[in-house]
Amino acid sequence: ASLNWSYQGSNGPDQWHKLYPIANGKQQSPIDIITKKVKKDPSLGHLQLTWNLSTCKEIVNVGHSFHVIFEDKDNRSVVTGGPLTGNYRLNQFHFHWGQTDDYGSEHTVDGAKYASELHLVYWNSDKYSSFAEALDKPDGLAAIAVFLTVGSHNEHLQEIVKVLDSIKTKGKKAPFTNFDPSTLLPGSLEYWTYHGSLTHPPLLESVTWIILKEPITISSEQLAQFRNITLTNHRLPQPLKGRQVRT
Ligand SMILES: CN(C)c1nnc([C@H](N)S(N)(=O)=O)s1
Ligand SMILES: [Zn+2]
Repeated sequence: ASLNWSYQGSNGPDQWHKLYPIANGKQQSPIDIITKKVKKDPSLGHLQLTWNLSTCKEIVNVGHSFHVIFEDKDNRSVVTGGPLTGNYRLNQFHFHWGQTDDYGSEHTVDGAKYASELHLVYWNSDKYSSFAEALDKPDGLAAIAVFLTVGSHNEHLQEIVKVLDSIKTKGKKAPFTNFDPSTLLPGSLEYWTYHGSLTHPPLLESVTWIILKEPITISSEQLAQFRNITLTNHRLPQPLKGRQVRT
């Protein structure tokens, strides 16, 4: 079935509320992070990330983006610590970008837009038995966001860019094994965290967002390759509605 929503035209983000009323909810994502309003919370610990390269399986063109899919039948690639209680298992990662290099991230920082944003999507495997079960629970999902700033060629990202030509049409998938997602993380795991939602339909308010402060780089040429999948796929920042961002 064709998607009933898109990022441009008559089914674009401003229309999503018609089919998904939660689009106007109280805990929507992304948001603009106003750094002077962020609250230091000493009870927040460090992020603890574990990776097992055997969990990386394939890369899929989902129409509005591409997803790198992980086998999540056990706790081999997980995140714990930080704002989280218990273990969250890696399900997939993907990116968001815009039509030009001037914008494309979903979260912004003091109004500043990055060129792109990586999302690693995890689910609470201590409490739920599958991603699908966790999808609509307030403590169901966690997402680590990494900003991408335009600069030098990123050799690790090139591993992904070079297979995009083999999944040019929606629904196409290609094997993508032994990739190490930790190569896409910056040197520092310092983060901001808040409670929000999936950033496209079904827009469920089930995500503990963990946004790394330090960006990684992507070259303009690599970003242009993302646009061969789709021109743009980022939602604009949503009202904070009284939420507190912590660090
Ligand atoms: C159901 N899944 C896997 C997702 N639903 N929305 C997703 C968005 N891309 S995000 N940005 O992770 O909320 S990912
Ligand atoms: Zn995303």
